[in-house]
Amino acid sequence: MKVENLSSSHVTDSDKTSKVDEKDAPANASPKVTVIEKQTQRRIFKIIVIGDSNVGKTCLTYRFCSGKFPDKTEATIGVDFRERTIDVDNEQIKLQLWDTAGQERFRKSMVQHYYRNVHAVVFVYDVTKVSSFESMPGWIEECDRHNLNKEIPRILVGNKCDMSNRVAVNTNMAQKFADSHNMPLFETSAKDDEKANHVEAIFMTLAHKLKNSKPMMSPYMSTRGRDLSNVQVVKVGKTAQGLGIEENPDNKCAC
Ligand SMILES: Nc1nc2c(ncn2[C@@H]2O[C@H](COP(=O)(O)OP(=O)(O)OP(=O)(O)O)[C@@H](O)[C@H]2O)c(=O)[nH]1
Repeated sequence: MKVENLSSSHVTDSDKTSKVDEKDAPANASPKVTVIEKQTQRRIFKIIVIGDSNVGKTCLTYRFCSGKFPDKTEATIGVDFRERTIDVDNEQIKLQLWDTAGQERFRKSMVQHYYRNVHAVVFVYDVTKVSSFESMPGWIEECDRHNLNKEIPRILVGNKCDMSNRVAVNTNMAQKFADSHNMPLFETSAKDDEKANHVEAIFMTLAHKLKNSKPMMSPYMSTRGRDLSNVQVVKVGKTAQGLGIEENPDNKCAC
């Protein structure tokens, strides 16, 4: 397990302030110290990012959490977590992004965990690969099979727009699909530095929706009530070899 520090802060900040009450303190006695402990809690929202393998889920979440395109990615095994604390209308909220494996064989063991206590879903397809768009109904069905609350915010993201000469998924078609499932469509690129603000805006839009929504489960806790306040970024089983799973050379990333 590899731990990366991409997180900007912890969920619970504890500020201790010491105050000396001089009136009560005899001249030769040590001053009486009153400790005022102020606890502030931040809401944590769990967002799962799903879609076929190689559509750019890791790159999108990395772009949002670290502000850049990763130098190198590998197929996700199980799930990767990334977190970022943001300010939404003067409230600090933490978005916990669950970057899930697109490959079926790397999902099996973790799939139950993805769908527990989810606050929002990001569906990702690759605009240059029609099959990844055609898989979208299957991903929505998977959410339904795991009884995901239909009321939680969902967004559809077409990634890799920088490859403009290879776009194969028509925007109108994608928009119709998004409309029919009552979710907004964003077409973007995790890679294009000029689109960095756009990726930012996508997750900020989601954050606003979350802030104003009334989640079914406490956003102060996550996964089975475990307080994840101190979890930073944890990569679970990043390489196939580490898990004793045979790697598929065809699915190795090109970046
Ligand atoms: N041109 C371009 N390539 C991208 C973009 N986003 C990701 N890629 C590339 O697409 C490949 C797959 O990216 P990942 O982010 O690992 O894809 P993934 O969806 O997380 O894949 P799995 O972990 O297998 O589910 C890598 O080679 C990336 O460099 C993008 O916006 N534009």
